[in-house]
Amino acid sequence: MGSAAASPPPSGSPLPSQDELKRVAAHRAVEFVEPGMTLGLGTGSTAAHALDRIGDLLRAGALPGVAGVPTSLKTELHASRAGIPLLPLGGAAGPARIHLSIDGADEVDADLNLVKGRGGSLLREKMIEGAGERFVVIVDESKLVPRLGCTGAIPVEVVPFGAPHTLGLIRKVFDGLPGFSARLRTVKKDAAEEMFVTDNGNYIVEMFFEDGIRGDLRDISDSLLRITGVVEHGMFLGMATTVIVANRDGTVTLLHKKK
Ligand SMILES: O=C[C@H](O)[C@H](O)[C@H](O)COP(=O)(O)O
Repeated sequence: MGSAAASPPPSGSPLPSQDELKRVAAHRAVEFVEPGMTLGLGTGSTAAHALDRIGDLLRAGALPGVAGVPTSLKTELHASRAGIPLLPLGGAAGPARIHLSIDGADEVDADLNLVKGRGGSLLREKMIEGAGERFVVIVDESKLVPRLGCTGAIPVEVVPFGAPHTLGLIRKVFDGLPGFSARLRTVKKDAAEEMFVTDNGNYIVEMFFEDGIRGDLRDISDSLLRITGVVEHGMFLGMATTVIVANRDGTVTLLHKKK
């Protein structure tokens, strides 16, 4: 990957909070937005800063003709409150092109492969970001990892019908991989545990790899997608064109996909 770093803030200034870093990365990404563009609108706490910034610029008249395709119901609500005109993906009302998508990530490796979807939005994100011409990822430094799966689960969206059976198939396929385990994601509601349900009405299987994935990511992706009952997974391989990293020292680094 290629990279470019901005200069640090004056010495003596206090270190920015993680949320401030997310905002810095998001605002830098919005600098790529031009009038008339259709955007893929990401989901999560980092992407939320981009939505607010785009909304502010639209209201100020600085981004005429900009519209967005939201990657989740949450983003749809946030973006419409921010005044961003929304479009569906495809169909007569959908845009002819998605020029640029901006979204956060849970992990980014040295080849700009990502883990996304720990918030549960991976399917719509992958559909929209995969359909776009450029995909700019916005993260704070804590998201950079030596191997995918180092800091948490690889989420896998599965159909609810027979979900325990699909979980069993996933376990069978990956049992040989070092430190592997898997479970269905649940959420606490009142005193009870319930299945986590995505915007698409599906469940999530969480795959864990102690110390991250040491196998071939493409092979793992192909094996997962061959399992009947699996809809999509949260490894976004080779999709990011640029990753904007807000560093703890206040600098910003741009990492570009190798041509
Ligand atoms: O499902 C959630 C999305 O993939 C998010 O983009 C990802 O989880 C990163 O979220 P955040 O910016 O809140 O860390």
